[in-house]
Amino acid sequence: MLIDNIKELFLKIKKGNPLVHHITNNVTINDCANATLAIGGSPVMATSIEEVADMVNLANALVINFGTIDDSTYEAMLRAGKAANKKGIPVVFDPVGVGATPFRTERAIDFLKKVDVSIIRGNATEVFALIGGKAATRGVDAVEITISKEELAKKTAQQLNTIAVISGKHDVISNGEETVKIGNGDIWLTRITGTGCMTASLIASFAGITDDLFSAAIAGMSVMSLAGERAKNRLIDGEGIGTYRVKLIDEISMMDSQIWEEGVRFL
Ligand SMILES: Nc1ncnc2c1ncn2[C@@H]1O[C@H](COP(=O)(O)OP(=O)(O)OP(=O)(O)O)[C@@H](O)[C@H]1O
Ligand SMILES: Cc1ncsc1CCO
Ligand SMILES: [Mg+2]
Repeated sequence: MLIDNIKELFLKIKKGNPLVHHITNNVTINDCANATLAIGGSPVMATSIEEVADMVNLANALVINFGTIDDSTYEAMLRAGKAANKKGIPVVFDPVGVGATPFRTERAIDFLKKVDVSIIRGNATEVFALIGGKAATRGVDAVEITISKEELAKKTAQQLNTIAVISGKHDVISNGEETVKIGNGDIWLTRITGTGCMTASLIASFAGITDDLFSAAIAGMSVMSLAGERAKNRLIDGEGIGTYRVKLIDEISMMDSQIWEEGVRFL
């Protein structure tokens, strides 16, 4: 049932061409735009406080990414988030670097109080910090935490009334009742920047064309991990991470229900 629902999303997304508004970081913004296009969505990145609410009114989903947050961007995020809630479109939140500095952690907690977030997508360290955990993070990369990712995903979903997507060696997605684990992926996905950010874009693209947000979260997460594995297999001698980045976008753009069904590994 779940598999059939997700397979349908691949056709629906190409037809629906969801507009995905991003307020995101200035490191991976271009990768996020291309990942959105590759899966069949249309990206738009607008950050001015003056226009974000109007842009949300045109959009099918909103991505909020804390990667290079500052005070003015944060104000824009709050406005956009509230406009999205009012319109009833899904908000996907990527708490990049949360836990590393008090500024990020405080803003993230404030954001979650003021905006209904449909899906949270982060690495385990970031999500752990969101629910009050403490880990010795140095920045945007994941470090060891003290509870399992399955427990963390379920607890986050229940505590924050959301769908939690935690990426890593295995990816875990939970709506608080059901928890799904994905075994795809490749360590090369951590050797280029933005694969987590792009995952949030993929999830939001799927979330923009269905009410079944749990399936959308699983679809977006598994597409990134499977595309990452396939891109790695396509590298030839002498090709490194620059080529890998390009091949990753190729693989996302070629993903369809058949490739996905044959390649996805639920654990
Ligand atoms: N050790 C690993 N082995 C295989 N795949 C991995 C591993 N760690 C992460 N991945 C994959 O990398 C992708 C991005 O997840 P990751 O947890 O690195 O996100 P992130 O830390 O938010 O990344 P970024 O902040 O750079 O955007 C996912 O598809 C995930 O499955
Ligand atoms: C490296 C980096 N720093 C802030 S955002 C970002 C992109 C990946 O999270
Ligand atoms: Mg990240």
